[in-house]
Amino acid sequence: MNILVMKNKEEASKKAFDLLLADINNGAKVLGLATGSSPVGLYDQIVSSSLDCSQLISINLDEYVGIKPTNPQSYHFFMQQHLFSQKPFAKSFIPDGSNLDADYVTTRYNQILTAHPIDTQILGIGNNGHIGFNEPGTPFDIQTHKVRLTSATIKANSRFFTSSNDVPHAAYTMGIGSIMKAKHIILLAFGEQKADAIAATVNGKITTAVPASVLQRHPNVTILVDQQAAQKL
Ligand SMILES: N[C@@H]1[C@@H](O)[C@H](O)[C@@H](COP(=O)(O)O)O[C@@H]1O
Repeated sequence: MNILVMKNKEEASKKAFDLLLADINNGAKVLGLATGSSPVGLYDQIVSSSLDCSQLISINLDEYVGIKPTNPQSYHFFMQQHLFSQKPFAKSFIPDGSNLDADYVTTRYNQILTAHPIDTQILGIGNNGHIGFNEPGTPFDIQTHKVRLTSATIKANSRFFTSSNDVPHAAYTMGIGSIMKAKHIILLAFGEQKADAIAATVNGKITTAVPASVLQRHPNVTILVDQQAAQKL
């Protein structure tokens, strides 16, 4: 694991952009993308750059179940707003949260991942160490699946909704096994509320209780944190 403690979120986002650009210049074509507040600075960097995304493919980590792509809280809407409306990709995949047929959605997404192996995966991390929506206890080898969100995650994500009652209770997510297949993983974490999860990810034992700890087994991971998220390292 390559841990880079940056001065602040902006510096970390610039560094993430440089690393991503280096991967693209080295032939990366398929980007695994994340939602949440952590990658927003990176998407801003992409939008304000001259990078042409029209030959790239993007595959998002996850989506809430039971909300339409037009819902402003959906990850479809988020990606459109922060990146795709300004930098269209050749193809962009996000799990179809409006389809309640979990077998169909997850099987289809696994086929997409097999057809387009991810070169560089962008990740955030939940306060409880989740990656994508792989909550504590999720087996490390799982592929795309439907999850029930923990009350901690519903509470954490309620900041994007009018109230926690509006947060969906389930999501489709790429599995930990799918994430681990990416050639390079760039994880972004900012703020002191991420300090415990980052310490457990980097220095803790590898355990399903902290899903991100599995990244210790990956040969090419870059973790970009600000001083606050790094304070327990
Ligand atoms: N499914 C997403 C994760 O992919 C993300 O990493 C996490 C952290 O979000 P934030 O970056 O806003 O702290 O939130 C959600 O649960």
